[in-house]
Amino acid sequence: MTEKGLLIVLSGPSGVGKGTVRQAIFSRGEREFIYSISATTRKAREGEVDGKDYFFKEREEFERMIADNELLEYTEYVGNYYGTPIDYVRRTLDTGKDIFLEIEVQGAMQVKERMPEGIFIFLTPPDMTELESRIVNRGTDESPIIKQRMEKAIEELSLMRYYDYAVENDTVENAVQKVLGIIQSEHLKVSRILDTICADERE
Ligand SMILES: Nc1nc2c(ncn2[C@@H]2O[C@H](COP(=O)(O)OP(=O)(O)O)[C@@H](O)[C@H]2O)c(=O)[nH]1
Ligand SMILES: Nc1ncnc2c1ncn2[C@@H]1O[C@H](COP(=O)(O)OP(=O)(O)O)[C@@H](O)[C@H]1O
Repeated sequence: MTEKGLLIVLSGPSGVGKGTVRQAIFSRGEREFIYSISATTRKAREGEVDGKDYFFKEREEFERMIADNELLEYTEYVGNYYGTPIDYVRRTLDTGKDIFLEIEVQGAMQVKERMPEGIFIFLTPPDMTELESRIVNRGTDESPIIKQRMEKAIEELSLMRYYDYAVENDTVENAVQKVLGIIQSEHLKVSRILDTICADERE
């Protein structure tokens, strides 16, 4: 029996380091992961590439995708739509590869409803002062947006209990090791279950 890929959801407040940790995991090359590229109506930041970081959409186009059921989940976050194209997720899982979704909590809860077999990981900051300084130092957001993102962070942290795992991003290396450890042990669980099913079928 071929093992289906794992759906891995990584959430956490803006600026906690999701992108940084994910990129470090991908470049480690220990497993092959596929990144689920989201659609968004947010404007591209300097250096972001359409079709690589996000699919950048106008609002009308995004609303058409919602109407046509093209999204596994979507949400409005600080004034913009964000959503996960469903087709790519399904096709990746069918090929046996793991897919990585880096999404906020409301969307993650929708995924949990539809795909409860997913692995839900929440990345936490060491503290709120460190979180704010990471957003400020990143230098991509104006101060009213930073304030909104910090308010949103408090709301998001209160939903952490719905996740399977919480991982502190104190250093990138520690966070990468912990996330890879979780994925490794989830794969072992699936393999053991498949072994039991195969043994039952042989009897
Ligand atoms: N629900 C949902 N959230 C998303 C999606 N793509 C990105 N996000 C989240 O939307 C939030 C804002 O993303 P972004 O504007 O890129 O800011 P950043 O994560 O702070 O760099 C972050 O929490 C992302 O993880 C998606 O497809 N669905
Ligand atoms: N463990 C860490 N220690 C210190 N700075 C970090 C750490 N992880 C990420 N950062 C920095 O914090 C900022 C926000 O990280 P980013 O990956 O963009 O966060 P997110 O994707 O969660 O919004 C970036 O400038 C990044 O270099």
